Amino acid sequence: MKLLVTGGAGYIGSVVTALLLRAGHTVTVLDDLSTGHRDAVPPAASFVETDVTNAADILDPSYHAVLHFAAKSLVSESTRDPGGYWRTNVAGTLALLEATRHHGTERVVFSSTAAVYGDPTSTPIVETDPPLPTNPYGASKLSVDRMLESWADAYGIGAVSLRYFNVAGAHGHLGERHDPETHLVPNLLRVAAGTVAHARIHGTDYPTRDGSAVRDYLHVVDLADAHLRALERVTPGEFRVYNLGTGSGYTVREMLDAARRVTGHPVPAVEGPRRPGDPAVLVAGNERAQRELGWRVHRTIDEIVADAWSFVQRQGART
Ligand SMILES: NC(=O)c1ccc[n+]([C@@H]2O[C@H](COP(=O)([O-])OP(=O)(O)OC[C@H]3O[C@@H](n4cnc5c(N)ncnc54)[C@H](O)[C@@H]3O)[C@@H](O)[C@H]2O)c1
Ligand SMILES: O=c1ccn([C@@H]2O[C@H](COP(=O)(O)OP(=O)(O)O[C@H]3O[C@H](CO)[C@@H](O)[C@H](O)[C@H]3O)[C@@H](O)[C@H]2O)c(=O)[nH]1
Repeated sequence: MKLLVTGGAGYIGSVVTALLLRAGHTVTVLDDLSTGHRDAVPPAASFVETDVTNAADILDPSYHAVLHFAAKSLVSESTRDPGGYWRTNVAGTLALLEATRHHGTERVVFSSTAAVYGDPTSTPIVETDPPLPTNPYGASKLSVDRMLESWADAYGIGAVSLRYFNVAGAHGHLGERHDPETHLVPNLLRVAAGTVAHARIHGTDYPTRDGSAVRDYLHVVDLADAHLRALERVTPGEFRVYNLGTGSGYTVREMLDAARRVTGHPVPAVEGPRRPGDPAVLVAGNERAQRELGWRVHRTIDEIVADAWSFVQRQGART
């Protein structure tokens, strides 16, 4: 297929682009490089540096599908400065969808998030649970789900919304390079690499087995595989939602142990207060993705941390 990948210079979009190319697809990456990196775009992909609102200038009727990763995605930033979230995530997606309609692109695969569910009332979270986002980031992503549903109903596009839980790990030289970095796994590995003195545990009084928050960590390559499957599954006129997570949760302290085990470094950590807006437990029910996409999780927590660690070491060797 001929594909447009928005946000393909970012962490997840670059890995998916690499796997799409390997599967024989033709890929154009659209990215404004606001948080992405030009050197993360695989050389076999075409690259256009522009804002997602300019997608109509890039798309043409020869494209079969769009994979839409471009977004702002930090929960705490979204509470402090929501404007950019509504602008990029909602107005940007609206412009993209208008471009797909104009050029007759029939298929869209969208990066959604567990943040649409807010504070879950039961665990694991399934797709039929009510989405009640508690921050502008989650609300903006839920708005896009609603937009896609109406586009499928009224204009006949096929759309799949993939609600990712916590994505981590790396694919060779493609990994997380955010600044600032807020995600747990890369922050733990910065300590192991000696860049930062100690890790921080945000909250030790959650109602969990050791008091720290539980998340469902998914290897970025397992996540990418779901995108290739979604691309095959997406059907014009239909909107489908899938949770993407492993179904197992790990506490922050358990992730610290994994980082120590994998790197052999003591990874000292200090305890601090909860990060505002963080739910206690987010774990995915993934049966729908297994059943309808034939998707399976293959990689363990230690493989996630080991691949992220190899990436950090490669980065260190480059500087
Ligand atoms: N990382 C996670 O754990 C996680 C979890 C749930 C959902 N997501 C979603 O997955 C997607 C990718 O996340 P990521 O972690 O790779 O983030 P990222 O910041 O590494 O990638 C986002 C990419 O989009 C580009 N971009 C941002 N605004 C743009 C705009 N206006 N026009 C064009 N390009 C723009 C950035 O330059 C960047 O390359 C996002 O939609 C995010 O909301 C990520
Ligand atoms: O240095 C750190 C960083 C994080 N945490 C904690 O570790 C957990 C995971 O945090 P982080 O890696 O920042 O991910 P989340 O805040 O859970 O958010 C990610 O996962 C969500 C889905 O679960 C997505 O919606 C978001 O886009 C994505 O950033 C949380 O309990 C944090 O409080 C720490 O204790 N110390």
